[in-house]
Amino acid sequence: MPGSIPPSRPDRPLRIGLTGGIGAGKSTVAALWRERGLRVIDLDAHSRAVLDVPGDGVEEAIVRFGEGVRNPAGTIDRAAMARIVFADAAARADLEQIVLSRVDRAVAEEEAEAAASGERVIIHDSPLLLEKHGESGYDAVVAVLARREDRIERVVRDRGRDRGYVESVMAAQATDLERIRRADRLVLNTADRPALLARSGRALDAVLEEHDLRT
Ligand SMILES: CC(C)(COP(=O)(O)OP(=O)(O)OC[C@H]1O[C@@H](n2cnc3c(N)ncnc32)[C@H](O)[C@@H]1O)[C@@H](O)C(=O)NCCC(=O)NCCS
Ligand SMILES: Nc1ncnc2c1ncn2[C@@H]1O[C@H](COP(=O)(O)OP(=O)(O)OP(=O)(O)O)[C@@H](O)[C@H]1O
Repeated sequence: MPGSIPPSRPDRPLRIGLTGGIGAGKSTVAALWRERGLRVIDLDAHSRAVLDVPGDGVEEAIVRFGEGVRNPAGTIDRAAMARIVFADAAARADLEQIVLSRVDRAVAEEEAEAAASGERVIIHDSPLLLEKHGESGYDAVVAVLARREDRIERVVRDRGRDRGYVESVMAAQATDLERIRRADRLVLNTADRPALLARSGRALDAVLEEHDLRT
């Protein structure tokens, strides 16, 4: 089933979910935690690999969405696809059906490899953790929150996308109230990068301490 993450068990490494809406700072926190030596699995990277590399995922998407979403390299034109799926929930569900089952398989493989190599803590950097996977598969969920206007401004500035694109993605994601309600810890990315480093470090320490682990 797309979007299913196996339950966390005592014989597995501690599984921490890191989530947040578009432009909130989740990937920045993931990079900081990786620098601390933790294994981070990037679900967005696995998702991109499905549509950016020629293969059966690309072909299935073309069958559903038509040749208009194929780019000259033979893979998927992400901007064209974004215009379709962030304006139409049924189309988005169809794309998720194609992409997320493959993402889940790749994540399970990466996690099994990490566990076999002795990792005691594994982070899932997962934008749709609350929307698709649910918090039950995690020992702890950490959500990164930032001001809506900062998020829009940063994505427009750093990724060359327009405000309409960012707002259409936001409308497809959980609200911050929902994140606050469901996450175990919050990281407020409401100041500069050094503050984000300190706050995300404290959140991680707290989760590890709660589970009797140190890095
Ligand atoms: C529609 C696509 C091609 C647009 O690509 P684009 O380069 O514009 O966006 P990118 O993938 O970098 O994501 C941008 C933002 O949108 C968010 N996002 C992506 N897919 C979704 C979705 N189905 N619902 C809500 N938000 C989404 C991401 O988390 C991120 O915050 C791409 O997002 C995609 O393939 N989405 C479907 C797969 C998916 O759900 N991936 C995310 C979870 S693993
Ligand atoms: N505190 C901050 N001050 C200034 N810029 C920041 C700060 N935090 C993050 N950024 C920048 O904002 C942009 C969005 O951050 P990031 O890529 O970490 O978000 P994200 O939550 O992973 O978003 P997405 O889900 O869309 O991938 C990046 O260009 C990042 O460098």
